[in-house]
Amino acid sequence: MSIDTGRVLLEFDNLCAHSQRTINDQSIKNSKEALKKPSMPSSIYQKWTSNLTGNASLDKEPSTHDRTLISGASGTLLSGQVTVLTGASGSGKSVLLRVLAGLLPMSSGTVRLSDGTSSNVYHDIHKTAPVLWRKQVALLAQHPQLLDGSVLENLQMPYQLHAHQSQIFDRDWNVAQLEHLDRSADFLQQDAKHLSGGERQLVNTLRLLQLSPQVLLLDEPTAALDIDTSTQLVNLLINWLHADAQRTLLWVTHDTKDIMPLANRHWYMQAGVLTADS
Ligand SMILES: Nc1ncnc2c1ncn2[C@@H]1O[C@H](COP(=O)(O)OP(=O)(O)OP(=O)(O)O)[C@@H](O)[C@H]1O
Repeated sequence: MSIDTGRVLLEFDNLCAHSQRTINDQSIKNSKEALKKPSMPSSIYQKWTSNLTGNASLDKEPSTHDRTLISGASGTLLSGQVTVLTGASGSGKSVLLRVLAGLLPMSSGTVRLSDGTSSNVYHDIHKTAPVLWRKQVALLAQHPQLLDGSVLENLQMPYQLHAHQSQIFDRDWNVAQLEHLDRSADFLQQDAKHLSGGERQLVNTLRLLQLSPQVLLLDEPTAALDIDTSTQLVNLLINWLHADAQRTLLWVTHDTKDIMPLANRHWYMQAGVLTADS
């Protein structure tokens, strides 16, 4: 791995995330408060109590949080760098990406994003409109959702959103990327609902890359791909990274053989605790 030389594009500190309080937790709490009311007739009180308690103890105050998903994670993502994040299934890798993307609330901690200039101005996730945050911190999800229509229509779709109205769809750029993936321009006319899982992932990837976010969070981007296409996509993503100095990749994967030789840093997640290789 090479030495860190990049600028900090995104930093997070002491970040914690918990599973959300469930309806049952809240209803038990409400019920407990209701049970305190002295006007409750005793027979109804007892019947209601036995129905409510079941396995849940009313003596115990339900916690506002079920379970710790991320515990005190801190890190920085540097320009021009690939940070690979590995860890066992269920250890919290996707949760971390979703919190950084502003798609899942954190229970404490901070996340800050560079304003994209060389000045040291950073925007706090809590003080930034979600649509503006997600424009710069984009998540490539594990299971892409495509719209009905052609590949071309799917690629054009983001430009109809308010956040990207000032950007212009570049068909030639997309055709050039498809060539790197061994696909001709005809691919643009294919019906999205007939695409394979791997092809859906390719379309989803191009749909995000063309919007040029500063921070790209990749959740197992090659999981649905054959070996050759996987290698092509890795190369395409690395070329995209290096095409602009103000970009960084955080790459979650179980299959490290393609990307690890190209990684600048390696993070590891275990039961919600994030550690970094020195
Ligand atoms: N919104 C949520 N609310 C409650 N629990 C959640 C939520 N999202 C994920 N979890 C739980 O958090 C834990 C970590 O999930 P996560 O998807 O981050 O795992 P992962 O490390 O990405 O696993 P994999 O490698 O299998 O994709 C899991 O136990 C999951 O059930």
